[in-house]
Amino acid sequence: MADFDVASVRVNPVAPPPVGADTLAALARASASLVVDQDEDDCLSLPAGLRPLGDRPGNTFLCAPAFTINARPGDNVAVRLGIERAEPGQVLVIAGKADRSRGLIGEIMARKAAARGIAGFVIEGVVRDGAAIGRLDLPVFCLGSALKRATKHGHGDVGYPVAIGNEVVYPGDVVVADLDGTAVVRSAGAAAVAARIEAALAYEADRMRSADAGTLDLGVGGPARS
Ligand SMILES: O=C([O-])CC(=O)C(=O)O
Ligand SMILES: [Mg+2]
Repeated sequence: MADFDVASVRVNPVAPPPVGADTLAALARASASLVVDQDEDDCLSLPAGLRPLGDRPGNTFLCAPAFTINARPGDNVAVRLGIERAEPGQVLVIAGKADRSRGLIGEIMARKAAARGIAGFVIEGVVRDGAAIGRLDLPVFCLGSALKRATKHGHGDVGYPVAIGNEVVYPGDVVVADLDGTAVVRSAGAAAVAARIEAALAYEADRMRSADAGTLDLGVGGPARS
């Protein structure tokens, strides 16, 4: 790290609010779309286009608390610092202004993160070595791949709220990402959302049994159902 101007990166010394293991386990049973159904204030949807690398089943779903990084677009000094500072089990959520010119992580950085027990990445930007990263045991949701490596000029923020598209992700918010998209649950509302998820899963299972049985119940004259 000595070669990089890490002093140019602002690091938040305050740890994010914790989210209980039971809450995380309940959210991990939901799909991203079921999560955003639950609450408009506490559950948000990140912009479309964040896709998992590779098709290993374990890499196409991610549920973990966010460790946020605001990267200077196309530069990965803040990302490198974030990989060192994040706690095992957190997902690195990187705001990169949707820059697609340079990969913010590559296979080596991804391997370092996996070795540290990082749960995965959500990158509003691109990677390099994307095919190799997709073969690791590490979910990485991003906008695609580029050939050029990131610059190492520095600047950026680690552990502060980040803006991705029109949304803001706070440290400790819970990410639920799958093939449909990336949802984020506010940490303060996560337990209540998790309780609603339990009920929603039971309701959906009932609706699916009914759908599989061919029941025609379009809700005409009754409550709207899907
Ligand atoms: O060096 C970089 O910036 C990214 C890279 O290719 C790697 O981590 O393998
Ligand atoms: Mg590389």
